[in-house]
Amino acid sequence: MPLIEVSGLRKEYQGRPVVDGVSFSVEEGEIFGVLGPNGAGKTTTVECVEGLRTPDAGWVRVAGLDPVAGHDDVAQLLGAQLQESQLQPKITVGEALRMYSAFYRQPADWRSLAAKLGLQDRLGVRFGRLSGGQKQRLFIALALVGSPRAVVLDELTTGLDPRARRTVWELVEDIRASGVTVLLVTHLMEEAQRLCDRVAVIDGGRLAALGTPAELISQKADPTVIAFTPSQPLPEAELSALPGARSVRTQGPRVTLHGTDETVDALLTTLARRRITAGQLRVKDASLDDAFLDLTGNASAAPRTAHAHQENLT
Ligand SMILES: Nc1ncnc2c1ncn2[C@@H]1O[C@H](COP(=O)(O)OP(=O)(O)OP(=O)(O)O)[C@@H](O)[C@H]1O
Repeated sequence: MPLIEVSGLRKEYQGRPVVDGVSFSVEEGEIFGVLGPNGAGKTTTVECVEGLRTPDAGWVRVAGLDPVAGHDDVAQLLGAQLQESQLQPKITVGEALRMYSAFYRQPADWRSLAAKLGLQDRLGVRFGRLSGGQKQRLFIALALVGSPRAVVLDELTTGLDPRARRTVWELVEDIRASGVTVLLVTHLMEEAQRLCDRVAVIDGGRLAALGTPAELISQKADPTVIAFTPSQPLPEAELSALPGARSVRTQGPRVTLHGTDETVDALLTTLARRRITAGQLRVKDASLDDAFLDLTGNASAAPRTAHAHQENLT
């Protein structure tokens, strides 16, 4: 049985549906990503999972429990990341961990949790004096202090510098390795591609895609983009006929070819046979970013296409 199930979820604000028929399930031990543009309905969805909001239609189960009716039991097995405003600036790291551990039936040892998260020498420091990365590590510790089976982490690394972000990513991987299921809300595609086993993409309140990052990339984006400047002109028809080639575009002397690994191999063979050199050859694998841009934007204010995004290769 999945640990978290969301079925036909609908939530309206002032009669306007902001989540509309969203369904997915999260298996025990996964890192499951909820992705989508700003205002897509991600936070509303996970707040329904946490029992903080009541669905207008559809249902949610966490370990078989209704998060609204069974709020106290669900709170014991689902750790949630606090928002910054929920902690007093004057509370120390140690006080916060001790206080929150008292809410749970089977709390973790908060001192060793603090050590695992690199906060052991911050225990006496006030929350308001922590760096952004330290605050996020404290929020992770507070989400884990009740020894939950699953944690909800909502835009955990927004605003962190690249090094702090990587540290937090490693901590999220450690959480999964310890057997805790992670429901991760993010709009950072690099984060989702690195961490998530599966993702749900929400756009305009509806489910736009569900699958592993690799599945979404292969379904939605051209897997490989090849750009080069040939030393002599090449007939477009010959390039279009290369195995796996999906499209060819020539802009002045520059050629951009969308295809697969097979296309790259065949292109190199063709170029060698014709004794043509490929100037400024660039080969890029499609990323979840490309798939995301292809999948979303129908409902958002600023649509962009995967091809428009890939043009920066040329
Ligand atoms: N309490 C509320 N009352 C009215 N509208 C709300 C409320 N909370 C959220 N909304 C609206 O619902 C929509 C979805 O919001 P939500 O926070 O779930 O999106 P999100 O995908 O998490 O966005 P972001 O990435 O910007 O955080 C938005 O248009 C938002 O303005």
